[in-house]
Amino acid sequence: MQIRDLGLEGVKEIIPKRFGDARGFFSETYNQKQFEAENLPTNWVQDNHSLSADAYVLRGLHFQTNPMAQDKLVRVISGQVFDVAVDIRKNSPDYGKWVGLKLCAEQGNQILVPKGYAHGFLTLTPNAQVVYKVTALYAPENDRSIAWNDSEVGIEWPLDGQVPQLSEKDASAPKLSEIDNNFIYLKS
Ligand SMILES: Cc1cn([C@H]2C[C@H](O)[C@@H](COP(=O)(O)OP(=O)(O)O[C@H]3O[C@@H](C)C(=O)[C@@H](O)[C@H]3O)O2)c(=O)[nH]c1=O
Repeated sequence: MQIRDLGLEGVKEIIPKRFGDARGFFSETYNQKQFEAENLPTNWVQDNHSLSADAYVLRGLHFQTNPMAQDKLVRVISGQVFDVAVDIRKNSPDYGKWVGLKLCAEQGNQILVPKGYAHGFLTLTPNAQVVYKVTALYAPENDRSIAWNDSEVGIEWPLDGQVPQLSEKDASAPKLSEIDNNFIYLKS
């Protein structure tokens, strides 16, 4: 697998090797030993799968507070998304900075979004299926959203003038500066 730093601490693109042949391809999408060797998380406890029917569905920005903060290992198995991680660790020099990466089924590339980051994605095609592993179980009482269009974060979503389709929760999410950040995972 190839690993590439994306410019914010701990946020990485991971590109698993694909073995192509006349039938198609084979790929290990996660290998515990290789992750250990690269000091990447291995304590995955839940796998998630979402389907977004339309292009320009926007899910996020989401995170869980301590002690249920999650690392996320995200990939796309159908279609394409623009995936974003925002550093929300208030003791980080990069607090409020974001990084975006296109994930697509054709390539099978993944993004590792560590604890202390908010995560979201915009679908770029219909029928975008996203699968991801997380290192803490879903805990609704720890689940938080930050507004996708918070001007202080300033994410440049590739919306091409479209209005994104949001959940009710995400449509009414507060700005990053309005979040009670007492329970947000901090930079060590
Ligand atoms: C996230 C999650 C949701 N659910 C339930 C709660 C709710 O009824 C339904 C839909 O939840 P949501 O609207 O939060 O789903 P969604 O907007 O897809 O939330 C996801 O967004 C991306 C960007 C992430 O980073 C994920 O961690 C997760 O927060 O699924 C679970 O049962 N387990 C889970 O782990």
